[in-house]
Amino acid sequence: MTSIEVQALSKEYGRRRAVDDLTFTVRPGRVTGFLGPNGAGKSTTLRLVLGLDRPTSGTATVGGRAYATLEDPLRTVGALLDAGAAHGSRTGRDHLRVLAASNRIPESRVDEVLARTGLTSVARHRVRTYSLGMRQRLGIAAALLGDPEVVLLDEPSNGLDPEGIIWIRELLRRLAGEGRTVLVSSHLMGETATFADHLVVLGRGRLLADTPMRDFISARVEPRVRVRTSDAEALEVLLARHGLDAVRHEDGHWTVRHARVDAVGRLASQAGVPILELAAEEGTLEQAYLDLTSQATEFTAQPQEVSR
Ligand SMILES: Nc1ncnc2c1ncn2[C@@H]1O[C@H](COP(=O)(O)OP(=O)(O)OP(=O)(O)O)[C@@H](O)[C@H]1O
Repeated sequence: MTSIEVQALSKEYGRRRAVDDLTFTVRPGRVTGFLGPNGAGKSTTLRLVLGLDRPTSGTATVGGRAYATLEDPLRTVGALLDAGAAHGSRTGRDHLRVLAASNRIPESRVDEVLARTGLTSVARHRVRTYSLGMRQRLGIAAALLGDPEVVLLDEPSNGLDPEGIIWIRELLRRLAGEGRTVLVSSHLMGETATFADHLVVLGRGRLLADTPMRDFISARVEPRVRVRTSDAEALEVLLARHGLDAVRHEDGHWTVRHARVDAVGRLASQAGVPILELAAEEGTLEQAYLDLTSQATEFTAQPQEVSR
């Protein structure tokens, strides 16, 4: 199968270095989330992979070849960069038919991708009548037209309603399950956590992380336990006796920091402290991401950029 290889890649616009000596590989069979604050260099990297811009130095290749040298590029790489790219006066179906014809893709694929993206009922409507979510689906249909092994999507959840967001999540999982290489940029941490297996994180054009998502979170977010009891005093004494750092919340539950759920459960059981609720609090991708980006001081002035 086909990987994306980025090797010592840099891109300067005048004196601004948008991408700075990046090296990473995006592998098949998993969804790689591509994260970073606004201006971190994600779109520039995607454009360099797609041959839409020239690197200042370094290389970006797909299956070992520069995009421009691929014989049937749409059959190798499908991309959604800008959902506004379709011509408004064409119908969705015609937009895809033109793309198919100019890329030697059989016309039968058009109806297949319309069905796969839930657009069959509006396929004969003009694109200018489409909602943002429908345009987004049309962009994804175009990306899938050539049945590519590599799929690059820039903010695919943008404009989708809750049903559409679940749909894109399942689609991404399925594409990876089919063995494709799937790279998805997003600012939505909660969303990315639902579909990504692996993360590549950029900051100011540099690589900040290239790691499995689970490891990314567990390396940065402390394990915590949520516990509720009918005997707060006994629990407090017990936790303090074992040197456990616990905070009581207004609704009566406690958070025990740096602790594992089985250890807290065992202590409570041995001490006969009645437990009403006991659960491990999983660290979230958002917490881990904020932790990483707040360490890099240059991001602290831009907190709004992570929750867009
Ligand atoms: N064509 C261009 N000319 C000049 N500067 C550019 C150009 N394209 C990007 N830049 C600059 O390069 C930097 C990286 O931008 P890029 O769009 O790649 O970031 P991004 O991570 O995709 O951000 P966002 O999350 O906002 O989409 C920014 O400072 C941007 O202003």
